[in-house]
Amino acid sequence: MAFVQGAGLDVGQKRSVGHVCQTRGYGNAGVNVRVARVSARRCAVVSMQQRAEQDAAQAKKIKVAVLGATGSVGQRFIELLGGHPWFDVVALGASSRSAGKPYEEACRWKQAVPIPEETRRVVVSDCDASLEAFKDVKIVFSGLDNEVAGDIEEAFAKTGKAVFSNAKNHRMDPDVPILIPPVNAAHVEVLPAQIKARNFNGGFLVTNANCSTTVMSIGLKPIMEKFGIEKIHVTTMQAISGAGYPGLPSMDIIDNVVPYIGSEEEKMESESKKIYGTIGKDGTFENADFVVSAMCNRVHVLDGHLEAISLKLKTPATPEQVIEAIKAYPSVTKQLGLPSAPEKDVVYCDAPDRPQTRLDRMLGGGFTVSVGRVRKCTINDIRLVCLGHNTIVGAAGGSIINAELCVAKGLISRE
Ligand SMILES: NC(=O)C1=CN([C@@H]2O[C@H](COP(=O)(O)OP(=O)(O)OC[C@H]3O[C@@H](n4cnc5c(N)ncnc54)[C@H](OP(=O)(O)O)[C@@H]3O)[C@@H](O)[C@H]2O)C=CC1
Ligand SMILES: N[C@@H](CC(=O)OP(=O)(O)O)C(=O)O
Repeated sequence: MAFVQGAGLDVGQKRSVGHVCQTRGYGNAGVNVRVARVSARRCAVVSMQQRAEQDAAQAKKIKVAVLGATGSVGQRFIELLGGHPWFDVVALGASSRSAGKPYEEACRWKQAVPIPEETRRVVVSDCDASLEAFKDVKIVFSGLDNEVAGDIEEAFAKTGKAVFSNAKNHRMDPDVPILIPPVNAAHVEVLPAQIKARNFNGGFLVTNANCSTTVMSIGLKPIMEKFGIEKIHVTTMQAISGAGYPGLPSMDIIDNVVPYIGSEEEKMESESKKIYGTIGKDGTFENADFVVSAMCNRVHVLDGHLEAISLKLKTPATPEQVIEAIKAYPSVTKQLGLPSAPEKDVVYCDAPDRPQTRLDRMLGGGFTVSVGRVRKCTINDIRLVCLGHNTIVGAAGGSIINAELCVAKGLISRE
């Protein structure tokens, strides 16, 4: 795999290597030449050693593939997996329009950082699980269009791969978790039964939630845990990137708000109950008992879903108690030791006009959900605002954290 300059070194190591490699330019010229030669030899030895160590570290990484790699979510996967400490992207899949081309030619890269060097020239394959390109891969991240995701993801799982999907197709399967580690990390426990029942050669399927549902579920978790929730009224203001690339025509979304996103309201209302549900005696999910009413809107921001929420609690609480519960909530992903974990999974913003989409969506690298404006509600008990990044915590980043959890729990071997 590609040699990445400086990778695997801490700051102190980089400094000492720099020091050894320096040729000194002052004083006696002859001495300087000898010092320079000795330094150059030491420098070469050190860099060979480094290179060997880096190659060994790279070889130990788990080989992964990204399907739908050219799309909005797929590009986020490629960005977030660049330099990942556990995972090495070795294969990419997309439609036949992209297959056969090097990644940099196949995709119209829209991220704010360059394509990771090691991925630029990887040739995109068709999403055919039997292809040689996918042979050594243990983990498959899918950002596939839901028109095709269902069958393709299942075909990859059948060849023994751990598949982490962003599509809606398998979310409501009774033995497939909608996994959000800050909310329901225990739901990985259904996987051994799924592996056995589906006879997938050790492979399995894990899904993400719909992105608006993820933001709401993480944002409300501290409140659900402490007081219980009976009713949720949620109104979303969702980013354009949620509709994929190229998304809505500019003439439809500039200077506009579109009060309709197909099936989004239904997904928020059903998926959240499974996410907060429990695993029953038969190993499948039992829904949580609250009700949700969702109203979903597309607004003209690029990334980030903002949600205005009103809640009826099971145990009455003041706004101050709710704020205290959010602030006290631990960072579950950090406690689990997952490499992509942010400092906090959910934070409370004290400023009266926060969170705001443009200012707060990248908190925790896009993995943190922000909550603010907790106050009394005149109809229910409490109202508040939640914000999260739809293609990071709500999609690609969420899948990567899910895969990290499965590795940490021993469901994917590192050998
Ligand atoms: N955007 C978001 O915020 C979120 C999206 N999701 C879900 O994630 C998935 C991806 O969404 P998004 O990235 O926005 O979508 P895009 O439309 O941007 O990307 C779709 C990807 O699927 C590939 N694809 C399309 N048709 C085929 C085919 N017949 N065979 C193989 N590959 C194909 C495309 O490849 P090619 O370029 O070659 O056409 C592209 O890589 C969807 O299921 C979506 O519902 C979930 C949560 C949030
Ligand atoms: N519908 C979401 C993104 C999405 O694709 O959701 P799902 O994966 O549930 O279809 C949005 O527009 O912001």
